[in-house]
Amino acid sequence: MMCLNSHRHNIRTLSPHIKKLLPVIMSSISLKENGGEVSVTKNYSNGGGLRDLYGEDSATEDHLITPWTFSVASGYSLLRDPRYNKGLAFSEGERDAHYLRGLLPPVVFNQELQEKRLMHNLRQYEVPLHRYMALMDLQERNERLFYRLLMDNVEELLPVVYTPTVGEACQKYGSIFRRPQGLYISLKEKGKILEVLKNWPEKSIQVIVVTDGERILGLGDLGCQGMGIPVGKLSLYTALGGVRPSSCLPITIDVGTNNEKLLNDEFYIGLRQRRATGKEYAELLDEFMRAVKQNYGEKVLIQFEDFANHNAFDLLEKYSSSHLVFNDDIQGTASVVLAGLLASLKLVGGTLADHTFLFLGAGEAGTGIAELIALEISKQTKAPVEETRKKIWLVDSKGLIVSSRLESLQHFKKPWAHEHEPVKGLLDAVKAIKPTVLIGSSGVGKTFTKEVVETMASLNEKPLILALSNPTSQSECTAEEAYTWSKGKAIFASGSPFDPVEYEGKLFVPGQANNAYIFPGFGLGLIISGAIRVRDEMLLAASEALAAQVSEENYDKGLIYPPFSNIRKISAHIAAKVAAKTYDLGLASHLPRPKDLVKYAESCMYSPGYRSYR
Ligand SMILES: NC(=O)C1=CN([C@@H]2O[C@H](COP(=O)(O)OP(=O)(O)OC[C@H]3O[C@@H](n4cnc5c(N)ncnc54)[C@H](OP(=O)(O)O)[C@@H]3O)[C@@H](O)[C@H]2O)C=CC1
Ligand SMILES: CC(=O)C(=O)O
Ligand SMILES: [Mg+2]
Repeated sequence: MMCLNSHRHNIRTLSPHIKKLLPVIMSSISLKENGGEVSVTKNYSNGGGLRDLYGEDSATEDHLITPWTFSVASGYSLLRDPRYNKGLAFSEGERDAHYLRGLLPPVVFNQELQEKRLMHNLRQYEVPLHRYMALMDLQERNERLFYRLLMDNVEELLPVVYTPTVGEACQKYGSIFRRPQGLYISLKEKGKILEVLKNWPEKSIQVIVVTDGERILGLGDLGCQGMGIPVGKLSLYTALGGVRPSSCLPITIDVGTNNEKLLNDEFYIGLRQRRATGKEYAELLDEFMRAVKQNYGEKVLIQFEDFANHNAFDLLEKYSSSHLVFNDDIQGTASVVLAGLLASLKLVGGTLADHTFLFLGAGEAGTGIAELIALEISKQTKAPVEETRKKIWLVDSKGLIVSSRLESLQHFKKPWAHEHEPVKGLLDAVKAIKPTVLIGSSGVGKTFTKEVVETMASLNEKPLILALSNPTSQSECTAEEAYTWSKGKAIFASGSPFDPVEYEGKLFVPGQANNAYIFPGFGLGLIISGAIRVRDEMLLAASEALAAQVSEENYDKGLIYPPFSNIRKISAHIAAKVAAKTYDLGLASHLPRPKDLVKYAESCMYSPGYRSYR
């Protein structure tokens, strides 16, 4: 026996075919397993060269063989493995031990210098989409460096990997597509979804973010190109919530698209057909949900993202008693807005029950938020939720939701059909309802007009105005409009970020009311407690935890959310409160309950510093 070479290979990446062949291969190679990794020593026989182990040489034309390549992870492939690649940061010793000599220029950079260089380069791009593409390339090249950058420069890079730029990226996903970054499950995979899941190289998945691409931000149906959203959300799970990247799985379910522009786009990457609906849709989703549970177990968190509301509410209801599911647009948004409202009481005074709320938009975000506000007021005042809903009003595309419309309303709007005469437009609704809080969740930009904002300011000393719709192009108004039209009276936050505004010599800093504050910490709380189901009480706990993180210094600037620069600490506190509630409700499976949940959450977080390789 002659030992020619010894290399490392990740056993998790071996295809099922090769795993089946392993016993055969084992007769000629020796494998040493170490924490999922396997060292492979290839043994060659004496006398006559390689054996025809797989029958390839002796096979006839009609004899089937498995076409496989045994790619050995040499130094070169280490440089191309984003999880382990460190680029110029490989030490001298590592370059020797891992066959990297000559594959890298002589210099050794540390991660800090690499970060400085990359940030310098990123800032040269004037077009946000080019920054997005550069960051995606980095994620594909050197995962730890990508997360280091995102964590250390979160306020600068969040608008790139997330809203607003991710919206443009999804619109142009077919043109900018380089490497697949998640799993695509289309109607073609019907009956085979479990097999498709097994093709994903990672086995211990803890969070899945899944979309069917039908309501991507406020940009509508982007079909298969919605993949940018699960990819972006999961990168925040890691950067903001500390969930290990290898535990995260982005999925797009492709049932077609009704977007004519995409159907006629030669670069469109999805199925070129109109959306499947009804039984065909329900069956595919059901097969998916079953396969996920079968493959990853009971405790994998499935986050539904950017489904259209005619499916989103039903999916959440259908699977919330059998799976660990969370709808970010309904529940995450509700939790982040409630947190902002709780915090704003310090600035506007009174209790939540003293306020009157008016929404423009009565879909997932609008009715989700409305319900959580009603639940919180009910919790605080002990009044039944049917009563507390009465101070919350919603306007949809047909006008104010009132009892005379009850029959024709979608089921999620019915609880909001209060007694009132019909009102058509938002301005008239503001005049009729006299809200203290105005929330935009319509997905339609420029709908908070000058008259609307002026009326809010004439009715309130400090009107609270939240323009939640994403991306920036769909925002109900800009920060500048909110401050100038209200003559500096408004407390303002928006779904996508706006720069600070100077008005009459004073600097106004707008907050970002985005579910990105909630879902990473919320998900981490579920994971560390081993939660098996999501309950509304956990969302309320997350809201209260986030509101508690707003400091006096933040309030002094008129902010109702803490800055994102502190997000890891904020996420640890949210995770701890969510986990505590999960234990209290008897829904935690991770026992015994850790004593200090904040410390425990922090200790579980992924850190992107490089590891040293032996
Ligand atoms: N900041 C954040 O964290 C989040 C922001 N969002 C944003 O919220 C927006 C809406 O999302 P979502 O609730 O899921 O969407 P939905 O499609 O579920 O709901 C949209 C609602 O807006 C109404 N609407 C549409 N056009 C108008 C109009 N011109 N005037 C009045 N009402 C109108 C619709 O009315 P009808 O029912 O009559 O059609 C519907 O009730 C998106 O832009 C999304 O990006 C969503 C989640 C989180
Ligand atoms: C933020 C978000 O989830 C949305 O706009 O859909
Ligand atoms: Mg969303």
